[in-house]
Amino acid sequence: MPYSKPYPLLERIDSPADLRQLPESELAPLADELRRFLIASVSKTGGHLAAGLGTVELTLALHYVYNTPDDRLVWDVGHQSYPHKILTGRRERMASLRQRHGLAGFPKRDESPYDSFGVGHSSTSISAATGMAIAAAHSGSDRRVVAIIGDGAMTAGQAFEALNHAGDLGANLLVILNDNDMSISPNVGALSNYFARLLSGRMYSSMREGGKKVLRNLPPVAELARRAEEHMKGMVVPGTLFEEMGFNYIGPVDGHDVTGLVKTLHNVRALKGPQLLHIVTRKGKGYSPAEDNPCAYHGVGKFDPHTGTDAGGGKPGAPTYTQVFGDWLCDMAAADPELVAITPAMREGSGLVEFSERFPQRYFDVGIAEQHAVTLAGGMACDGLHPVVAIYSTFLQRAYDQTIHDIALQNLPVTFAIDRAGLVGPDGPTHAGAFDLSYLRCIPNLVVMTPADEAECRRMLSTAHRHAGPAAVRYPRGRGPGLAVEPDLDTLPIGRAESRREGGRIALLAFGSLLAPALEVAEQLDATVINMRFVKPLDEALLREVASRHERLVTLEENAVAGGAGAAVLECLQANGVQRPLLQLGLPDRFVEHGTREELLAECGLDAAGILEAINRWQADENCAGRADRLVC
Ligand SMILES: Cc1ncc(C[n+]2csc(CCOP(=O)(O)OP(=O)(O)O)c2C)c(N)n1
Ligand SMILES: CC(=O)[C@@H](O)[C@H](O)COP(=O)(O)O
Ligand SMILES: [Mg+2]
Repeated sequence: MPYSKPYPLLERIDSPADLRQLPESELAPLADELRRFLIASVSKTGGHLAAGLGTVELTLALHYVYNTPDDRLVWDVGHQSYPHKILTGRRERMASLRQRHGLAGFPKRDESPYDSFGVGHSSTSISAATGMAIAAAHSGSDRRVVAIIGDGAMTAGQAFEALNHAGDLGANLLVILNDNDMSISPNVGALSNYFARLLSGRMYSSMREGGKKVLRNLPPVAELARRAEEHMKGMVVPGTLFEEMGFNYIGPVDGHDVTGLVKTLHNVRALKGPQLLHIVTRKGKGYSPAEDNPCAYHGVGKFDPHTGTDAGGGKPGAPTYTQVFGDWLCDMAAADPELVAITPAMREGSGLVEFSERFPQRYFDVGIAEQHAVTLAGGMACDGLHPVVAIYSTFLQRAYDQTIHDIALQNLPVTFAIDRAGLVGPDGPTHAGAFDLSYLRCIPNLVVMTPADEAECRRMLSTAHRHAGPAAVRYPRGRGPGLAVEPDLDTLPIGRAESRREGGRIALLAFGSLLAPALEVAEQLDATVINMRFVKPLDEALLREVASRHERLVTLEENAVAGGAGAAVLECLQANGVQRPLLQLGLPDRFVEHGTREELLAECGLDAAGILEAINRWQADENCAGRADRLVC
């Protein structure tokens, strides 16, 4: 298949209005072109591929039938929205996808009027769409609202909170359940089994008939009679899960039959009240490497579209922090039979593949359910297990109350292995782990650690695991400085920082990933460098001692300055009556957009050059005046 021009039909589509000019007979060939374009484009930029391949026909049908952008399409997660971007005037800009100043990898309201809701985290679509449906009703508008949610995203509590509300409200809303039987890895849970039953043999065909029935725009009496009949069939007709929540269940239908979808959507668009259309798709559809391995093609780097092989020349070298964690987990599990590991649907990303294979009885993928993951760990810890919650910093935000109320308040020994802390790069602000130090350090009982290298990461994980209360280790996306990791399971003394360089008038207090540039900068400034290691508890004694020997202090962290580790140092000095000029370097008080991690760190002044410049500027300023978000005197 040629993954390049010509795209004779696609090149005529600069907006959905152009699409709507086409006869229905041209939609299937257009789907082929769109799919080819998508593969060619992502092969050059990297990004989320398999999910988008599965939504090509759906996206065409939606823009064909609905009056977008006035009608609202709300994509869940948004990783499947590339076909939508291509059809809504952004085809040429796909070459800039996820690059600095380029197109975002997710729908973004300020990028296009067709992106009706900003997204990146999952399971928000039904809530947002319900809100829009309420707003439409409020203004007397006839606008239609459609939420498109995957079977993986449907496992999260928020999706059910929204169904529960929208169904009761009778909101004018269509929810499309895009069921491909996959999350990033194979989907899990009773709901996933339920969807599988819905699709199985006899049920599928009987539901197809049922779907046709629903497509008739029934008068209220007939509708009531139909519901009563369905209710009586409730023990055997699985569609009633949604029916009982107040939704009209339609389907399952083939999500790759574009003309069939157009017909169905035309009918559904005419219906009022909460509708749920269940479509069946294949993740990676139409590209055999992705169909064969949808997990690997969920998110990809650059690749050769003809062979599907890595075109970026996967850089060998030091392990990533994720791998350091995965190795530690297996080693600690071998030593501790009570260790259990929990992931909210991020087995691959969190480094749990080997653990899941070696210790299947102690491995728990709970689906996209961060809140449940954390409270589950609490319950396990109550009764003698030693849980490790492997979670991305940005997704732990979802489980904040659980972290406080279910873990810390009860001082339960749960280890939080927090990956993707700090800037993550191409996924942008939705996925940046910019806030965990701020939101964790204020929680009593919680130990918070920031490893500066791979070896320290392993030690800190062991420290957390052996600690009698809750403890978190937060580490960045990708590789560290490349330190050799010893196979031991040794621990570190809690709350003890270490001096890494003795210098003159200025001391750099570095947290985690910023130790490396701090050491570089220190050579030029002849500065003392402290590897702070612990954000909580801080090494107060060392801080007092360092402050007494230096004229100026600088804190460095890959976290928001607001409320972060530097703020903890400031509070500590103040509480001890120590007054020293203090420069706080960290992430600014704005959302940092997408780009490579290196570009973004430089943009925020957190590479060695930026740090040096900020310190020199600060030192040159007699009054210690400067940017309020970075400087405290
Ligand atoms: C709150 C949250 N947790 C985890 C993720 C990571 N994540 C992104 S896509 C995805 C799987 C989604 O599966 P599904 O909704 O079925 O979409 P598919 O990729 O199968 O089309 C996961 C776990 C996320 N984006 N948001
Ligand atoms: C869409 C989503 O939430 C995930 O696919 C995420 O993009 C994974 O990020 P990593 O590539 O850092 O694992
Ligand atoms: Mg899915």
